[in-house]
Amino acid sequence: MAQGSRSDEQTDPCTLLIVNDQGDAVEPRSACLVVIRGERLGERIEPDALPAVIGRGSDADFRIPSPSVSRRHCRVLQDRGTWWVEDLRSTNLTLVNEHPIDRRPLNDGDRIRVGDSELKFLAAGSTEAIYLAKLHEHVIRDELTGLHNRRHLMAGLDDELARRRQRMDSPLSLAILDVDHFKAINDRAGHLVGDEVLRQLARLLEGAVRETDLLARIGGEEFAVLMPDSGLAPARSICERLRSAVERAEFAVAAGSGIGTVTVSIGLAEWGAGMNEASDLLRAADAELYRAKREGRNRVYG
Ligand SMILES: Nc1nc2c(ncn2[C@@H]2O[C@H](COP(=O)(O)OP(=O)(O)OP(=O)(O)O)[C@@H](O)[C@H]2O)c(=O)[nH]1
Repeated sequence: MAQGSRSDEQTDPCTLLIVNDQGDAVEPRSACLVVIRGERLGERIEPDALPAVIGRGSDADFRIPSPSVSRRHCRVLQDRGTWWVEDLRSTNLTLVNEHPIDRRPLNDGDRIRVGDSELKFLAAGSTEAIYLAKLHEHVIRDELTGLHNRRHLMAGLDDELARRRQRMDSPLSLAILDVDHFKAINDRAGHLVGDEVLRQLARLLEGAVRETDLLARIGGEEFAVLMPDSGLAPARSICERLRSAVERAEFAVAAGSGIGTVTVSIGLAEWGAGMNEASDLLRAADAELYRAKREGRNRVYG
């Protein structure tokens, strides 16, 4: 091919590719809506989620849990390549660039106001979309391990619970893992070695959970795994596999650190009767973790 000519397969050499700490591309490949104000700041609605009803109700596809937002506030859809927004008779109206609308096509930079939240429409490859994607990665990641953080876990849990309120038949389990006697590791080997243990533990857990599970570091030496579509029995075998993998792992830390065998205690709970909100599930898993600690550590309870 002559120099300077292009084929359809060639990518634009000027395309800016942004990657996160794990090397995954976070560049949005197509147009999207990004929350720029209010609840769920930084989150986005992508074309594969369309059509999407935005609202406060549990049957909304993109939930904004604010009293200023109607249960089914507006809908975003795509029609022959164009994005549209239409109001669904919301109490506080849907505004685009501060003007109330019934139905309207979206152009790059348009701002949709839904109650006290605001979403911005960004065309494919816009510099702002790339910048916001990178920023959002920072907001949902734990700096030390690169895993998702507590904030992202809670958002994921809220989404899962919203889905379950519509179809109650699908199980959901949550495990909380806590490193045993981690203070002793820090005291004996130093804080930097402690940090390295947490990083290596994160990689180990990452390799051991399923792709559909949501793994997060939710505290100092505390991790969580959200397991959609898993009841207690399958979740328990996954946790047992994690516990045993940690116990058998050799952590590569400075010679002479003397950290010995690292173990984790795991508390597990399934979403069920008597639970109304995310904190109920967390509390149940935490109670099982406490029991696992009290009864000897390096075990799975729940
Ligand atoms: N190196 C390191 N240490 C941390 C980090 N976050 C919390 N810690 C330490 O983790 C330790 C947790 O100690 P404890 O809560 O007493 O629990 P533990 O020693 O693990 O004992 P059990 O949980 O009862 O088995 C504390 O010493 C914290 O300072 C971190 O990011 N890096």
